Amino acid sequence: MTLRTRSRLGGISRLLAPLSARLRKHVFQCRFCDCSTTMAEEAKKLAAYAAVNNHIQHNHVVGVGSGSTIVYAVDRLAERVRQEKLNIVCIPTSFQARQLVLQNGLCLSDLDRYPELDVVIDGADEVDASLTLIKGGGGCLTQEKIVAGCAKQFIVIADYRKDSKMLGQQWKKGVPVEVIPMAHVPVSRAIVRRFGGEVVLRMAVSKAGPVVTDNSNFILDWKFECAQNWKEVNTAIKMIPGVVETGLFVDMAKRVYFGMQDGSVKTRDCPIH
Ligand SMILES: O=C(CO)[C@H](O)[C@H](O)COP(=O)(O)O
Repeated sequence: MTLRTRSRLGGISRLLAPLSARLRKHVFQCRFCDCSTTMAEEAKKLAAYAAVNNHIQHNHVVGVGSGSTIVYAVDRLAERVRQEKLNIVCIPTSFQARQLVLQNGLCLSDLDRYPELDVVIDGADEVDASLTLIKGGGGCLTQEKIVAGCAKQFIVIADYRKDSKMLGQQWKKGVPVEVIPMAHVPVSRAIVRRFGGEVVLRMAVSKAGPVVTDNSNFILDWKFECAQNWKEVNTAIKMIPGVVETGLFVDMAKRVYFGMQDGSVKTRDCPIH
């Protein structure tokens, strides 16, 4: 770092001194380094902590979602269980969630023993104005939807980048659709014929060939062209032979917590729950 840069940084640090530590960290990092990741991580944590603080109680059966945001929720859940001696049973939505529950020393169970959950907390790839979600960026949509469907309350946690008026504004990778492997070509063709857009088979990153889900299926990503009636689209895609589940979660979420860039948490409630 040159002397000139050092003195510029010093001047800016003094200017930022009255700001809160968190905001100062953001502004500082935003200006001088690739901090968007740090901000998003902080936002995920804010949303996750708020949801666990507000929705988890003693004796709850809790569904544990999948993805990177849920990691913060499980951290906070484990902390509360230790500090408040809460009796909590966790139902995972994926292999990853199962590992998280075990690694954090939480009580692991399943839908056979607990088919009715008090609350499910999970992330999302995009949330629109009426709390319709796109999920499945991590490929866990089927178990996530099953577990969410068994819950009295389905609570979503996300950072500010997932907040959208209409699906497709923020999330550009399309709607994930889990399919039986032998059906991936006919299902892709049927979706494009009926709804337009483009369907791609999701490929693995450090393995040759496609992503294989926890249920041994494939994932299609449907890049849709325009806004749709998502309830109808979800039902229609589910009716195509070979489709296991879609990543459209319609009328399921009760509340979403968005961690925001300024360190606040914004909530949005579903009008019908
Ligand atoms: O649906 C999911 C996995 O299938 C995740 O909940 C969703 O992709 C959000 O993930 P992240 O918290 O990493 O942004």
